Amino acid sequence: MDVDIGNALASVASPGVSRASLERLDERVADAHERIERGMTNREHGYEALNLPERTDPDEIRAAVDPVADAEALLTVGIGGSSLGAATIANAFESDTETVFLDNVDPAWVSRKLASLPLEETAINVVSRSGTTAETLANFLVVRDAFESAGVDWTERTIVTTGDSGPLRDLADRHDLPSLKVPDGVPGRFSALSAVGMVAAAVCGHDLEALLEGAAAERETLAGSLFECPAYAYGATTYALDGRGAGTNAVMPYAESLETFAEWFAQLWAESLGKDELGQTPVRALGATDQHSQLQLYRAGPRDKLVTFLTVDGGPDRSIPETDVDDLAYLGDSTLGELLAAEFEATEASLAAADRPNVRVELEAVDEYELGGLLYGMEAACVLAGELYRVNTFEQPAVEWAKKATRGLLGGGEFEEAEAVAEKTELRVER
Ligand SMILES: O=P(O)(O)OC[C@H]1O[C@](O)(CO)[C@@H](O)[C@@H]1O
Repeated sequence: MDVDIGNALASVASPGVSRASLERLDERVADAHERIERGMTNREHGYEALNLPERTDPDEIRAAVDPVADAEALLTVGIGGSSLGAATIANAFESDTETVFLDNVDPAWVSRKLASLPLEETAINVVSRSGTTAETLANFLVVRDAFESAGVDWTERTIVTTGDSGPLRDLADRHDLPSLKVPDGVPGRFSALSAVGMVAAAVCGHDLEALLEGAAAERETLAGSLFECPAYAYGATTYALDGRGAGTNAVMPYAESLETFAEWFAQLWAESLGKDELGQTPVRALGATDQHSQLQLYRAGPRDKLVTFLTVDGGPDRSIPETDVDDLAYLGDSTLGELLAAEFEATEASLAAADRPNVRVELEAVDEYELGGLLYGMEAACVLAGELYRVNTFEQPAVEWAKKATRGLLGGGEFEEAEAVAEKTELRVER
């Protein structure tokens, strides 16, 4: 990925960061890079994620999915990093295989999704590092029951991706299911470039080697200066802007195929950096759609946000037919791709004209190589930002309270968190 931070400079944006400030910050980036390199060398928890281009084995993934390689559909049962990476990759590319990501427990939605699938031609990939995540286990039990009710042997169509131990590992062992291991030292939100994120790509026939080659190439750009490394330029700039008031980061890809990437980025950024009352709030946006939804706020609302544009240079195009409607005749001379590109440039310029900070992340195309580089680059940017914030980038203790409360509410044990639920302060206004 290439990054252009020009529209975030203090000379054109408020809040903005001056070139001199970036040069001072670059001294901390150099120290952070040394820490990151050391963490990678020693395969430390979290930093190990940045070794995945060399650690992930595409042949192992393809071997595990071989029994269901001809599936018409793949149902991935997981949540958070155990679903979003795989969904980002699968949703970026066309495939003859239908992919469904069951990452919520909304009963109407789950039932609708299951009813839409040809279960006898559907493979299941149940994914959970811990093997104990309530949503994933509940959905798997529902899916398994649906297969059994349809007379389909789920054990012939299920791949398990999990840790070394836990209920899912036991299930795989008990039924001799093909299984893949969630790599040690890699938090879920950093696992897209491992078996966690690549089973769906393998079943869909996407180029796993190209994903990893793009990631490996991005790995080679990591350097001791933000002015030499796109990932660090992005991580340092977002950190500096947050410190100057841009507490929100709206990620706005100008490509429908990267809409899920914005969801993946949201977990990566929020769960890694949202600690010790620090962190920047990610907002999912989409170009050109959100020009007609959120742009008003970005351009004329509080000076509390950065917009991260993602642009794609190449790709298929489609002509806009001629029209005799005078006001629209200009459209008939162009293509949808030209319109999308013009809308991006116009929106980027409209924010700059209102001195609102924005950054451009550029991809040459939406292909496996470029997406691998983007995923790796944003992971590295996040790790750098975590070093600059001085937070524990790779843990997420704040999510445990609600898990305990949920378990207590369902009779899964005695948890004081569940008791707190009953103590809610109410001020009801009823229809
Ligand atoms: O892979 P698991 O253990 O099911 O966890 C799923 C997700 O839940 C979290 O642990 C947060 O609860 C995320 O960090 C993770 O990606």
